[in-house]
Amino acid sequence: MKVYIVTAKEMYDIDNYTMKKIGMDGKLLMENAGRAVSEKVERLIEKSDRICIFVGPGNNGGDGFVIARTLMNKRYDVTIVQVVPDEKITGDALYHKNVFVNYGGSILIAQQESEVHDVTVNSDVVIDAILGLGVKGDLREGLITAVEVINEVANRVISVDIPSGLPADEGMEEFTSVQADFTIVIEAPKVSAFLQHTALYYGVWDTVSIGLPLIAFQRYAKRNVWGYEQFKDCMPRRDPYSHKGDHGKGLTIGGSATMPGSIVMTAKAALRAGAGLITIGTSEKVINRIASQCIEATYFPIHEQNNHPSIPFEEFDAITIGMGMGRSGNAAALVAHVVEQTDCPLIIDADGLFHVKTDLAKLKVRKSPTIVTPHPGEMAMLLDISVKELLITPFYWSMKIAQTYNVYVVLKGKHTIITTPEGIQVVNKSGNAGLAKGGSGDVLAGILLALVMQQRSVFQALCNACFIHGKAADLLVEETHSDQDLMASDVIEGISKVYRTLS
Ligand SMILES: NC(=O)C1=CN([C@@H]2O[C@H](COP(=O)(O)OP(=O)(O)OC[C@H]3O[C@@H](n4cnc5c(N)ncnc54)[C@H](O)[C@@H]3O)[C@@H](O)[C@H]2O)[C@H](O)CC1
Ligand SMILES: [K+]
Repeated sequence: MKVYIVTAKEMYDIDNYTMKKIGMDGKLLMENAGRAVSEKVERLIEKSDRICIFVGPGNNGGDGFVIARTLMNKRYDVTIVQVVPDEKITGDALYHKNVFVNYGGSILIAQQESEVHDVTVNSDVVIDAILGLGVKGDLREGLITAVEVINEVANRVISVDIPSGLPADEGMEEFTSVQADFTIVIEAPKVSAFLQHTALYYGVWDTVSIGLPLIAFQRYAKRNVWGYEQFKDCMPRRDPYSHKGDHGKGLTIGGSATMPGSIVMTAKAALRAGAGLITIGTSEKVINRIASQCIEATYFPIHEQNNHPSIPFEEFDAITIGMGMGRSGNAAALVAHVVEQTDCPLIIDADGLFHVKTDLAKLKVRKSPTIVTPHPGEMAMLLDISVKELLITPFYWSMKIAQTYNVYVVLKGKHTIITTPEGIQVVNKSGNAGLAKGGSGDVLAGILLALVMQQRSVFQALCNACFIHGKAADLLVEETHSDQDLMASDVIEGISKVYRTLS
């Protein structure tokens, strides 16, 4: 199933559509939410656990009342702690509060620190339904006390939808949030589940369905997760009658006297990922040294002073440029030459990005797809912003580069974000910390090259390439390696493990 990623606004739009156009009542959605969350909670707790459910002023609190009633009805030991005065609970939440009370449930209205502290330390599990999508600005008194006490003394915390206080969207640097052990996300993960500075607040997360219609997600949600299902569905299978020419003839330009290895890894990864033929265009000084490391490739020597080499670009189906090529003036001129003279998909990585920075507008006029594959440091360099600024708002900045320069952007990281020039965004699901090592990006560039040559849709090729790269690392870490010892060259071998899952 497609997992959508939503902003707060998109989720409210989906909600409104469901209520107004489809005709499902808000109280019913809240009932569904509370029931679905309770079911998940039951799998995480023991029957003997003392449960305390913190509820706040909005509909997230309303979910809390439904959860309390559902669990109480199953003979769990449940206490509701309401952290706002009675008059703050209104609408659907008030309806479910009254139902809970009519069921015989009791409510502790606790706003003093000592009361909140006592009830929290005397519970085995805290269910956090203080705030959800609707959080705005700094937490007001009462709520902030509850959040701080929960973070200090709670044994286990399960948040409903979002850890309370955490913004759903990107762009917020300062906030006070519950630190959850587990978050039960309603319907679709929010953008903040994929940002470096906010993702950890969720702990482990899982989604529950509350009956919102797929058609509403298709209409309003703009992003989704790319996982095994998507990879399996659209990864092209090899035709038994195919020949090497059918799988693309790729050129990879890079490497230099001091960095000869990266281009080899790119070439090997491309061949392992299925490319038909790979030519390495590199410094004539290093060819003899590296040729024995990738005997399947052919080589095109580039004299280091010659930035207009007579490479027959028209013979290639796709090109990568940049890995290990260094930052000399000649390398810069070579990158500019390739950007201008080639008319096939071009993947620009590493030092290639450094060089295109001087004239990004050139990318805009290319007729064939251009793909930039920066890590956060390179992306910040392209944008003239700090890495911190980038990481707080990576979806926005990816979109900005993609649309301004008419390029595909692969922003690499724990949650790699792939953006098309038309503004479609996907987050790759695979990968682990073992990939945080030198050479990892070179391997990805090779897989990207191979897949761009084999899939009609550049977007799907990029998504599948990122998935394969991460999944290879995941399978290696599960089976034979750890995220400590994994090396980029291992990942090349791991590609086979990923492909074998398809057979
Ligand atoms: N389709 C769905 O996803 C459904 C979601 N449900 C749940 O409802 C919440 C969103 O509800 P909403 O009422 O819009 O927001 P909150 O619960 O977060 O509460 C807003 C509430 O809080 C006050 N507030 C906002 N910021 C602050 C602050 N800084 N300090 C203090 N108080 C603050 C604000 O004034 C409002 O009164 C969603 O997350 C789901 O859990 C539905 O139950 C079912 C459908
Ligand atoms: K919450």
